[in-house]
Amino acid sequence: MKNVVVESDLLNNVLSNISPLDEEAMEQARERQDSLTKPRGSLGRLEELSIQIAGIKGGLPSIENKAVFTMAGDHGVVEEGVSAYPQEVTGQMVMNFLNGGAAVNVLASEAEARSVVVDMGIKAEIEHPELVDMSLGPGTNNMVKEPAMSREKAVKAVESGIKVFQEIYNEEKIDLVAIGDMGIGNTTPSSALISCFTGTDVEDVTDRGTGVDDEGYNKKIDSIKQAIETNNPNPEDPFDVLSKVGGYEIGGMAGVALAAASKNIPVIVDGFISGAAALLAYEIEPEIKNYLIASHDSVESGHAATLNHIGLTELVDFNMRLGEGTGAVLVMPIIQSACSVLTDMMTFEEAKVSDKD
Ligand SMILES: O=C(O)c1ccc[n+]([C@@H]2O[C@H](COP(=O)([O-])O)[C@@H](O)[C@H]2O)c1
Ligand SMILES: Cc1cc2nc[nH]c2cc1C
Repeated sequence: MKNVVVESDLLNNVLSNISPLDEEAMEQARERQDSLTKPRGSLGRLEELSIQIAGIKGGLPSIENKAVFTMAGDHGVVEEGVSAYPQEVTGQMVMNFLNGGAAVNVLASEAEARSVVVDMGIKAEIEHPELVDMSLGPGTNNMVKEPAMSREKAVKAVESGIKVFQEIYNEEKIDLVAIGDMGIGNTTPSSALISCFTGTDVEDVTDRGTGVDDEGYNKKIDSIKQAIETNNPNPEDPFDVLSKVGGYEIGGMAGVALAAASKNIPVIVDGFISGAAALLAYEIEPEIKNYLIASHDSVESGHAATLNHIGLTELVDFNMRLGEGTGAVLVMPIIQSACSVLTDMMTFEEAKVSDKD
């Protein structure tokens, strides 16, 4: 762990349970892959994934229950004109998730994954029996003028993600987790976080989000630079960065990821915003890297800085930039296939196929 002072027993307990991968299980999986009826290495990334997941789970992996956690929050910085869409879309899309009408619902249904929708701090008040209410307030503060949230709330955001995960996990064991986001304006704090943690110039990690025009794009760059200058986040202190230039749903997703890793569950990262959350989790506890699977290469150009910094390579590049967890649930069947190949294929000996000398 880095030199992070964490003011939370819940979080410290989770962090202490994120262990290195099981090397013996990985070696067994590697040996088994090499004994299966195919030229060695011919299933490429599928083989690597199966070995990683064997290491996470400590044995031959089987994946049955899957869940996508879509964490939503609003952002004070939208008043600077940094998004192409109005703020009320956050709450409206959350209702859409709850009513089953959004892209993430359709893709989660294809993947047979449970969809968990969490209010981490939406501006609108939403009532729905399926909505998990972890609201930390009606959106963050405008980070251009003041810290996005207090340090206390930053810790609470991550704790809330942990609590949501643990509650769902206690209801029904989960084998594979995806993190996704919803929040108009949230590419702005994501770029700020990524710039701080990776040391990359703001321009190089800032793109068009939902599709801002040139004027909005320039405002976005200025706002991020100003927010970093005004608040002076300390990159060595992940909670300082989250509190000054982050978002509630970003902290929440980091909490889900850390809690899942502590239960030996692989975590699929979606796009740019969930990437920023994965980066935050990595800054809190670098060991989480081995539990992460990058689903796709978001169109948002700064995503590459996140993946490079953590050391992840995406599985697919589908020109997507939606969020919600869509890219992550899309690759669930690929991950499941990787595990099935390892467990269900026959060996050369069993199938009576001649191996090379
Ligand atoms: O996941 C991505 O790569 C991604 C890239 C661009 C935009 N989004 C989604 O669009 C919203 C944020 O965009 P913006 O322009 O309002 O900052 C938010 O709801 C995200 O889920 C998502
Ligand atoms: C309609 C819409 C749906 C979204 N899903 C995730 N971010 C989004 C942003 C908008 C604008």
